[in-house]
Amino acid sequence: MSAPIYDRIALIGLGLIASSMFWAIKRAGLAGEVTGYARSEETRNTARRIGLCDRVCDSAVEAVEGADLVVLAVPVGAMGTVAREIAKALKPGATVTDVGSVKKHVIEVVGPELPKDVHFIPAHPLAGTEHSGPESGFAELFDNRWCLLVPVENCAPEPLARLRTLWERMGANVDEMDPEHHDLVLAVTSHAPHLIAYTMVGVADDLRRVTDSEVIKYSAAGFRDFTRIAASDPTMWRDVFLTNKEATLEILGRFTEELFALQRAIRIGDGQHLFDYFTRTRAIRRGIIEAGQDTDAPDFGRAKKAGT
Ligand SMILES: NC(=O)C1=CN([C@@H]2O[C@H](COP(=O)(O)OP(=O)(O)OC[C@H]3O[C@@H](n4cnc5c(N)ncnc54)[C@H](O)[C@@H]3O)[C@@H](O)[C@H]2O)C=CC1
Ligand SMILES: O=C(O)C(=O)Cc1ccc(O)cc1
Repeated sequence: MSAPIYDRIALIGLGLIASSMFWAIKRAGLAGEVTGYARSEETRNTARRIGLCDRVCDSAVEAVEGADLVVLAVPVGAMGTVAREIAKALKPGATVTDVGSVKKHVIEVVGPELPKDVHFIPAHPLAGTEHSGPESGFAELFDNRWCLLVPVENCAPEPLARLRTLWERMGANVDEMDPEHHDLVLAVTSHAPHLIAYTMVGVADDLRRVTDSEVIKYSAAGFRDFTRIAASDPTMWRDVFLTNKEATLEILGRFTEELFALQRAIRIGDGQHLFDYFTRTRAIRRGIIEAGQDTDAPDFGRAKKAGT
């Protein structure tokens, strides 16, 4: 147990990320009290039943009153509305952060809603699962994962350092990034891959009507990974694509060009093109493992111990 970092933390939206934050905060004793609010009464009742939050409130305003840190953990498309709802109840000097998967849009819609005497520090934990809701969280979600802090202009150093410490004590490695770069990097590493998985599973579903249950029965590992990703929350991902439009379209444009080139190589029998392409991509995977960046890989421990 370490000393609390904030006296009171308010979690707005009680889904996968907020519930994981709550359990991680409790694991390390990082707050005096954690209050919580979710829009749906059913979610609030579930939270009360499972002991998620020290106090579950029936309004966002009640949850944020007296809070030193307010975490917006709702779908990206709801961030602006929630910020407007809580703005007048925020304690002067409090920090407001979010965990949204897109940063430029959140900064544009949340920033203007907040009073000048609170510190707004956007953040994004690069950790999640395909599950959602108050019962899906667990304390270890952020262990050894990255959390990106995206400080806005003139961000005060003390609140920034305090938020960094919170994420570190919840188990994450912390880095800072500017919003534009964040949205492009995430379009490559997360948003476009999710769209591709959604598409692939959709294609297989169309095919299933022809081949009956063979697609499910003979699913190999690659396709199973796609189905896991494509089971992610529809509201959350709809909002990600609508709010990170520019970067996602840029990456999908490049993806389509490369896909066409590979399609052509297959049609004309250009094995060299395919072989060279797959050799290049294999090297990228090996680079990730050697850098000790893939905590899920079976050889992750080995790569870390070797200090590579
Ligand atoms: N699921 C994931 O793997 C990751 C999600 N994120 C981001 O974290 C945020 C939360 O995502 P999850 O926890 O996965 O979502 P979730 O779907 O598990 O939970 C969202 C919660 O927000 C509540 N909510 C929705 N609209 C609301 C409103 N207007 N006012 C109050 N509460 C409202 C819902 O009732 C629900 O309790 C999103 O912005 C998402 O982009 C970030 C990293 C990973
Ligand atoms: O479950 C997965 O594979 C993920 O990619 C989790 C994830 C989803 C959204 C984010 O903004 C960050 C991480």
